[in-house]
Amino acid sequence: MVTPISISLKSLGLMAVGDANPVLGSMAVDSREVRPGCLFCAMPGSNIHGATFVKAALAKGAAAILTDPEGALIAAEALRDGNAALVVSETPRETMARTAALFFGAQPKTMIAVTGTNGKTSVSTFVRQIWNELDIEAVNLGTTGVEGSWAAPLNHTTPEPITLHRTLKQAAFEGITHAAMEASSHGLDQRRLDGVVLKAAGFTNFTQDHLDYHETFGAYFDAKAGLFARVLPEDGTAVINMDDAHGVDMVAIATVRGQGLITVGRTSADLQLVAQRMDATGQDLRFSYLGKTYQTRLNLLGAFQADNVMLAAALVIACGAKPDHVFDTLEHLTTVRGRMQLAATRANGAAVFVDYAHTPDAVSTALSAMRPHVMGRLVAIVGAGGDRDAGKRPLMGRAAAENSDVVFVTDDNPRSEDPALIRAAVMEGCPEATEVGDRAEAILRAIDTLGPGDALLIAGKGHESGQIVGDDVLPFDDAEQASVAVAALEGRLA
Ligand SMILES: CC(=O)N[C@H]1[C@@H](OP(=O)(O)OP(=O)(O)OC[C@H]2O[C@@H](n3ccc(=O)[nH]c3=O)[C@H](O)[C@@H]2O)O[C@H](CO)[C@@H](O)[C@@H]1O[C@H](C)C(=O)N[C@@H](C)C(=O)N[C@H](CCC(=O)O)C(=O)O
Ligand SMILES: Nc1ncnc2c1ncn2[C@@H]1O[C@H](COP(=O)(O)OP(=O)(O)OP(=O)(O)O)[C@@H](O)[C@H]1O
Ligand SMILES: N[C@H](CCC[C@H](N)C(=O)O)C(=O)O
Repeated sequence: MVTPISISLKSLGLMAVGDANPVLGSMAVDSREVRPGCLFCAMPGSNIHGATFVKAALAKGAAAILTDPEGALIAAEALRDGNAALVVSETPRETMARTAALFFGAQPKTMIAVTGTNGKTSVSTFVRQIWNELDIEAVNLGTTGVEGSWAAPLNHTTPEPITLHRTLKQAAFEGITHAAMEASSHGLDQRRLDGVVLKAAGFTNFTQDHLDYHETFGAYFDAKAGLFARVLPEDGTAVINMDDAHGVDMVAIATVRGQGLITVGRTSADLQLVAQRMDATGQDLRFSYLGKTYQTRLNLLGAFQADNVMLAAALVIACGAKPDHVFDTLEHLTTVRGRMQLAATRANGAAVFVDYAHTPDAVSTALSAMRPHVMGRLVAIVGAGGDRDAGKRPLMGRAAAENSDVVFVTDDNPRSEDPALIRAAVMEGCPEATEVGDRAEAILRAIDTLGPGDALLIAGKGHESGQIVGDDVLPFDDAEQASVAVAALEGRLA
């Protein structure tokens, strides 16, 4: 077991009002998790200020409060009555992140992070798989939890700093020397990564998502750019996909910061994908690295996965591995759970794929990756999440209509919203689609339409194991539902 922590406020570089210096044994950003001797981080929130909960935190034995000037005012009365230390920071989330890094005090010694609208999970998983192939104890951390040489669940793509550094410390304790993490735009905006020490950082692409949170494309881009502008140190290496129009902007930031740089892309890049030949079970690639040409076979479906693999290979090289050794591992990479995953096949040969496409660009990318392999009709199931960027809904419907022959619109995590209204917004982009609210029924009906040579893409939920309706998470797994539907239709179920 990791040894319990006991550290004074001043040893963490924090100065309290009145010079108090309590000894701390834990940190929490949620008052409900406070224990005696805890540093409660009372952060400004999108719904309410965390300082509202200082009284509750003190009742549970918080020894110190970290907040911003507004929080100090909100908590003034509660603090007057207690004897906890108060630390006030103008940049409370950054201070919390740096404090969490010092408090937990250990991370795998080699770490990379990946940002971009689509491909973060895929790239970080491939980085981890390459490291594992090189006999390195490694994990990837993100939307699918902690995976690899050690496993643990996570609730966020980029966890808040206390959970993040507790996890990194535990990983280091488990003997993990290398970690590849996802840097979500929320995570970057909320400074969740600010205490992490990175050797390299990667950029995949930039398209529409999360405008509910960031409001403008400019703010969304600035959040992502923060990985290079702020988190990656000067002696780190930026690994940039130049096929995306925003690649040049990331290169400009890396250049100003004096970071190392590896460019990746299909035209004129350090690591360049020169040729790609797809078939039913994978793809053959020819690529060059600094003038030398290589060839490999990927047992992965989806043309876009080659771009993700190139970025992953460059990230591993940026961390010091020999390029030839890295390229030798690529033929062993395996499908990332829920990303272009073959979930079921009908007796007539029609294939059913599950994919985590939940942005307009990802829906187009995933469907167009399938198109060359489909002799018959390409069928798509699409839906959009509730409490998420409403502007992307009709665009996702349109992307499905433009890149497939038949579209079913269904529910995907309605959360607090009315599912019928979400479906109506998606239908605006694909008015010819068939609307089936119940996702299991949509899957069954779509699979029922598949003839020989047809294929179905079930987009949106990928690896997810639940459908979020209101505050409930109902068990739901697209791949499992696809198998059940095929079995039912083929008469294999009673
Ligand atoms: C929109 C968003 O990112 N919100 C995050 C933010 O919470 P918030 O500002 O909304 O919090 P709030 O509800 O206003 O409460 C204010 C503060 O009071 C605290 N509190 C609240 C209640 C209580 O009883 N006691 C208490 O102390 C809360 O912990 C919070 O710190 O700060 C919290 C603590 O750090 C996060 O848990 C929370 O993530 C929420 C749960 C969330 O769903 N975030 C999603 C959108 C997210 O981050 N997604 C990205 C992935 C995106 C992608 O690429 O697809 C991710 O990295 O996972
Ligand atoms: N390089 C890429 N370019 C375009 N689309 C991609 C790319 N890589 C993956 N996608 C699409 O995006 C979907 C999600 O992929 P992945 O989970 O790797 O991205 P992500 O950025 O981690 O997403 P999130 O953080 O929201 O979980 C895939 O299922 C696929 O449809
Ligand atoms: N990390 C993404 C995942 C979305 C997946 C999709 N199934 C949805 O619920 O919209 C988000 O929270 O926006």
